[in-house]
Amino acid sequence: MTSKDAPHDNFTVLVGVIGGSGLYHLDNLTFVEKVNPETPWGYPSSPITICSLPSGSKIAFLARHGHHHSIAPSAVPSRANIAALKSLGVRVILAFSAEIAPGSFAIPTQIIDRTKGIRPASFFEGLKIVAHAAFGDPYSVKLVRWLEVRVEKALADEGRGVALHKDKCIVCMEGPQFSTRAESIMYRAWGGDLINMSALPEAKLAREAELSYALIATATDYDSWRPHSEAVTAAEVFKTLQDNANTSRHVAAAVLEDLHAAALDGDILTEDKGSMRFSIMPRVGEQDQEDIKKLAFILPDYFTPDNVAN
Ligand SMILES: CSC[C@H]1O[C@H](OP(=O)(O)O)[C@H](O)[C@@H]1O
Ligand SMILES: Nc1ncnc2[nH]cnc12
Repeated sequence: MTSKDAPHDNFTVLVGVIGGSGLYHLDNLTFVEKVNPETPWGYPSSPITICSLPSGSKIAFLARHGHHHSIAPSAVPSRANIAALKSLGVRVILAFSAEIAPGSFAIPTQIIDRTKGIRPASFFEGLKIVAHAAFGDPYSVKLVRWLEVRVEKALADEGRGVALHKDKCIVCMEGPQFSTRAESIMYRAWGGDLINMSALPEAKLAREAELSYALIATATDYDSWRPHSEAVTAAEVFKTLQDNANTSRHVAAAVLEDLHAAALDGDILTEDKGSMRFSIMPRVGEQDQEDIKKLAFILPDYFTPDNVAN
């Protein structure tokens, strides 16, 4: 089934969750089945778990680094991940990622790209069809605002005292090594509040696929900008990873039911749906059939093999 013909009812998988470091499953939800859709960009990081919410609505869960964390940030098959979720009918993605200021959660609104150009970052790469997606607001603003209120409530209800930070800027670095102290200080001077290795290209690809996408960053460390503290190590990150993952599962369970209903209603989707219509450069009749076939997988409204919609 393509995303175009997916029926939009309670049984459609409208919401996808991408789990980052430490969050490899949502076993507080009911397991339904595992699926592993092949996309024109290959297979996703791991088979996707379909889970059922108490109402019976379904969501899709994908472990970004694989179920056993065998995929480094630079090697995550982000195009296959986003395309696979879209092919299941997903319209909204809630992503989780591990970051700075241990134990607290943040929903960023901005990104600074410090990846090195080695990750395929566009569905249009290598094709003869050029597109320039708008990315000034890299996360879906409506979805971010919708989430802020609910995540804050879920954290308060959990009672562990986890704070939620809003309107933060996340730096996405290439890795796999952590930053030097000089880089860490520079990122702070640039306005970076959080740092990870996975925010991109996921957010860019979600935008190209017209998916509403927001990130819940779960802080693990202070990186390396504090002059009298140790620079970050993986051991320090692992200390908070388990607690953060438990809180992430609690937050996911608390918001997913309403998120499914909001996606069904469609209001939180309006800024993303249709956003690529005027981003695609060559006009009808000048596009390659093979390219059209590939792009039909993620943008069926604009690309139909042998019959290109305008
Ligand atoms: C395990 S520390 C570095 C690793 O953790 C973060 O992963 P994710 O964002 O997928 O939760 C960070 O981006 C690095 O990939
Ligand atoms: N300090 C850090 N830098 C980059 N990625 C991270 N993931 C978790 N902590 C990180």
